Amino acid sequence: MEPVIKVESLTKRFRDLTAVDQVSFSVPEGVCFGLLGPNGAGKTTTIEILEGIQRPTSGHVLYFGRAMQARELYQDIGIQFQHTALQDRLTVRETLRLFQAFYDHPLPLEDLIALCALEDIITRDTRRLSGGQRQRLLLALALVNDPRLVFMDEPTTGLDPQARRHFWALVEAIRARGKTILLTTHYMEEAEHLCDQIAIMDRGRIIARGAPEALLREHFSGVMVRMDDARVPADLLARHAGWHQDGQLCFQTEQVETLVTELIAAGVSLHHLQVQAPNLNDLFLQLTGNALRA
Ligand SMILES: Nc1ncnc2c1ncn2[C@@H]1O[C@H](COP(=O)(O)OP(=O)(O)OP(=O)(O)O)[C@@H](O)[C@H]1O
Repeated sequence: MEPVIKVESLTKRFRDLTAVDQVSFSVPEGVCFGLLGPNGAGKTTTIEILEGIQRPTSGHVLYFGRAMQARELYQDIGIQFQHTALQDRLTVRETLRLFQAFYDHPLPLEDLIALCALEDIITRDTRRLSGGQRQRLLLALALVNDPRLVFMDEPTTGLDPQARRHFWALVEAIRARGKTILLTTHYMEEAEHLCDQIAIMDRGRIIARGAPEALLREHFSGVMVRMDDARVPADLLARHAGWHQDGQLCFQTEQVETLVTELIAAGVSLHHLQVQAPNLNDLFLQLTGNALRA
């Protein structure tokens, strides 16, 4: 089956800055695909080229197996922008109705309300929405034309953890309806939670691509052990390849029992010791030497 999006050697230059550098990937139907990376990595520029908002300096994008002009493309896609100016003095219901009027076959209002959990705020003036409520409305606007492909640019940036989790549940429900989703995020938890496949971007380039669990399996064995920075005998540190990072002592090991036994024998305090599975932040750190959130 043709991928929903196929991106080939996409490059975007702004004067002497290469914001997107030879980026290639494809997104199969029904998948939630994430572009993950720190601020300035090139995620927004990439997604805006795919949305037909920016033109690439070079490279190609195929949708459903063919090149498409913006007008034709907009029948099949929905976009949740990072920032959207809403018409003043309209309620949530009036705003949905306004957007419905742009399409020949919009989704029924009741479906949009149920899909995006808008029941409680349907009569509210859009200027009075909280951050999470506003994002739910923007998601509903992206779904008005019942698109096959939905773009979301950093949809949960600035939301509190509860609103973020609520939004994740809506995204999962939309994917369960067979939609293909392409989102950008700089939250590794979001990518791990929502995305079937990810491309990790840094400085305009894709530095890793695949299913989050598969990528982690490929790059790590064992677990991460972190503890308060402490004086550890040099031979123990070397034997277990430990390193100091952000005021902590870290190990990646398949022999956690041996490590802990040796630390205790060396009289090292195990205060705040944590044993965790490696995550995408660890992967980004390993690939670039920088933390994802830096
Ligand atoms: N219109 C523009 N003119 C000049 N430089 C730009 C323009 N748009 C983006 N850039 C630069 O391109 C690089 C990539 O920006 P982009 O917004 O795509 O990154 P991002 O990964 O989406 O970051 P963020 O999470 O902060 O939105 C940055 O260095 C940015 O300053």
